[in-house]
Formats: sequence, structure tokens, C-alpha cells
Amino acid sequence: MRLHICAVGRLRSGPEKTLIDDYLQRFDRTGRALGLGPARIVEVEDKKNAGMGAEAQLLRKALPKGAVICTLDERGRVLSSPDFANKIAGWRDGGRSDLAFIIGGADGIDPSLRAEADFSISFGQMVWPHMMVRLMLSEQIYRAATILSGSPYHRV
Ligand SMILES: C[S@@+](CC[C@H](N)C(=O)[O-])C[C@H]1O[C@@H](n2cnc3c(N)ncnc32)[C@H](O)[C@@H]1O
Repeated sequence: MRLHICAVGRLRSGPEKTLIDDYLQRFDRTGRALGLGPARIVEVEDKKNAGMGAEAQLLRKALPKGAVICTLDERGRVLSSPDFANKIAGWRDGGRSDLAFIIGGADGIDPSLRAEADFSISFGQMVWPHMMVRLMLSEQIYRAATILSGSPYHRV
């Protein structure tokens, strides 16, 4: 199952980008034997600054057909890392070939797109900057692969 992190805005070089690339590379290596990956970042940019509705349209166009849609949203479900890993494994075992995570822009994700999602994950009630959410999600995706492969990276 391929993973797509679909985000509003461009993340240029910098420490967050270096870490994200590193976690996603590690995920690709660990996930291969598990039928997971590769993971890629898809960035959309609303150059006319027309708001959430326009961003939602760009995000919809970026989604692979038939993908599981999982939004990142502070109003979503808070999961443990093993629960997140099992959620991913469940979608894979259900025969889904693409999983798309959606991260919104400064105003969040348009309610119409939120309503189309299969699932919504929260990283807590605080609002995080979108680049931090990308970074935390990339790490959790890698952690999920290590949990599913039984590697000792995840310890509680
Ligand atoms: C700066 S936030 C926008 C917050 C916006 N006010 C809202 O109501 O959604 C940018 C994006 O980061 C993600 N995000 C921010 N905080 C989050 C959290 N606690 N859990 C999950 N995703 C979060 C969401 O995808 C959000 O659309």
C-alpha cells in the first residue's frame, strides 16, 4: 500500500525537511517487507489565496483514485502508536492500494473535505503548525512500520 502525505504549502530545505526525508526513507526500507510504501509528499499551493474551498479542490485532485482518506485534524481521534500501526495494517489487509493523509493550511481543512474522509487523526487538542504535523506524521509512519515488523525502535 502506497502512502501519500498531501499537504497545503511548500516546505523548502531546512531541518524539518531533512528529518521528514530521513523518516520517510527509513519507512520505505522497513515497510518494503510488510507490503507498505513507498511514502511520498504531495504539496499543493493555492497561489490565488482563494481559501479553504480552493485548497480542498487542489487536494482532491492530488488524491489517488480509491485511496483511503485520513485527515490530520485536532478534532480527530487520538491514537496510541500501536493503534495507529494496526489501523494502517487493517487498511493494507483490506486490499487498499493507497492511503492518503491530508494536512490542511493555515485555516485548516475545508469541512466538505473533512466529511469525505474515512478517518481523522488528532495529535492532541493543541493546534500545531503544518510543517510540525508533517514531521510528526512522518515519524509515526516510520514508527508504525517498526511496530509491525517487530523491531525494537518502539519502546513503552
Ligand atoms: C495551522 S493548522 C490549522 C488549524 C485550523 N485553525 C483548523 O481549525 O484546523 C494546519 C493543519 O495542521 C494539522 N494540525 C494542526 N494541529 C493538529 C493536531 N493537533 N492534530 C492533527 N492535525 C493537526 C491540520 O491538518 C491542520 O489543518
